[in-house]
Amino acid sequence: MNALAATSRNFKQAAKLLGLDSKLEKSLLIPFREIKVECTIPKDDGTLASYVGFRVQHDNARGPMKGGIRYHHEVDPDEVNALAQLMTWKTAVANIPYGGAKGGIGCSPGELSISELERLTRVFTQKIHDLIGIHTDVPAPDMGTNSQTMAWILDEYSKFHGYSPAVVTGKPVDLGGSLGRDAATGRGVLFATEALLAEHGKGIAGQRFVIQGFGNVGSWAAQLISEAGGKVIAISDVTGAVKNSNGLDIAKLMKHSSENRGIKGFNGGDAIDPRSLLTEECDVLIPAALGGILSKKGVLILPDILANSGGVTVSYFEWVQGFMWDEEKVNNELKTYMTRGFRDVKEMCKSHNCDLRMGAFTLGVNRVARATNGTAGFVVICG
Ligand SMILES: NC(=O)C1=CN([C@@H]2O[C@H](COP(=O)(O)OP(=O)(O)OC[C@H]3O[C@@H](n4cnc5c(N)ncnc54)[C@H](O)[C@@H]3O)[C@@H](O)[C@H]2O)C=CC1
Ligand SMILES: O=C(O)CCC(=O)C(=O)O
Repeated sequence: MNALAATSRNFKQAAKLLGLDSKLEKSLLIPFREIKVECTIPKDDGTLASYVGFRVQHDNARGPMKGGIRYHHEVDPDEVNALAQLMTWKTAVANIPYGGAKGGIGCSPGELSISELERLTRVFTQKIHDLIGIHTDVPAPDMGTNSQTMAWILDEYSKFHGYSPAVVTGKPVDLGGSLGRDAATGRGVLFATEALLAEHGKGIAGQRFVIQGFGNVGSWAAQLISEAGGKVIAISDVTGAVKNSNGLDIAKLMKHSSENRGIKGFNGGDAIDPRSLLTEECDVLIPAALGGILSKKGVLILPDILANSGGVTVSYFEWVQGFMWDEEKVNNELKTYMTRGFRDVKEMCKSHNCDLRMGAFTLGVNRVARATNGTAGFVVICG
């Protein structure tokens, strides 16, 4: 089942549990706007290269649409649609006043130079600048993009609309970004996992973790989990996978990975087949690369729209902090939001007699449905 079909199936199941009116259900499923643009840039060698960029704006009943921009060779309209819809439920689960959107460009960022990436990002921004904005749609980093990408979008957007730092989040701190945003998704994963383990009378310390992906989310999660006493026994990235049953030295692995553009060749453990990573015996498996891999029965799943909501939550803090919060305040507030999100999901599980994934979907869908009912007929929110 592709990502959009799987996401829509979860939505429909939640709508059924909530007893949503069928017309409302239909309107919540259909995206607000789908954008597809052609982006042609000169490569460094003077030849032209064309890429396809997408932005799907799913829903704005609870606030401006919000979500990352992904650079990956597998980006396609169905995937971006699914991810945009998930952002709508995710911001509602986190209870921050945003809707949902997602964007992406089908490209291999590792094969482009910095100046090619800059040109591609600027052309993409030129194509979508009149459809995003502080009150409509606020992009952020996702897989294959980072704070530098956001700085280019901000700069390009500002040429058309005047200086607009709030048009993106996940910016460099020097340009008004928030302390702690880089680590926020990984830190949110830690807080959500702590909340789940506490339900079972356990803590992070002593648990065995396996992590797929060692980029922004995976590397921060690994670092924070190992600081909290967890044992990270295996990690993979696009270059390979490594295992050490006594626990990997994450600081050394990070140094190796940044010097070698990947974890391949790390000598602090045994190289294993990346395909076997997902079946390594462990207490907690954290998929921090691509989506759509977990459906096995009998495994307790902390749903992504809760577990990885730390990034967008700190994006919201970035957006609203009038003067810069110190990192401790950011992290403390994040813990409050993540713990509250977990508690709210558990309440939905109890009242609807469902698992955590459906608890998160019913929570998110219910909040968006209430906001939609509250505005329908009175206010038209334009994008
Ligand atoms: N960055 C953020 O704030 C947020 C990210 N996410 C999600 O978390 C996931 C990871 O995002 P980032 O860490 O930001 O991306 P990233 O681009 O920083 O890192 C991605 C990592 O995944 C690895 N990878 C790619 N394909 C792989 C494969 N087939 N097998 C194993 N590893 C593979 C890459 O080598 C890299 O280590 C994505 O699904 C993203 O949508 C979700 C919420 C927020
Ligand atoms: O920080 C944000 O606005 C969104 C991050 C994102 O794309 C996500 O949570 O999946």
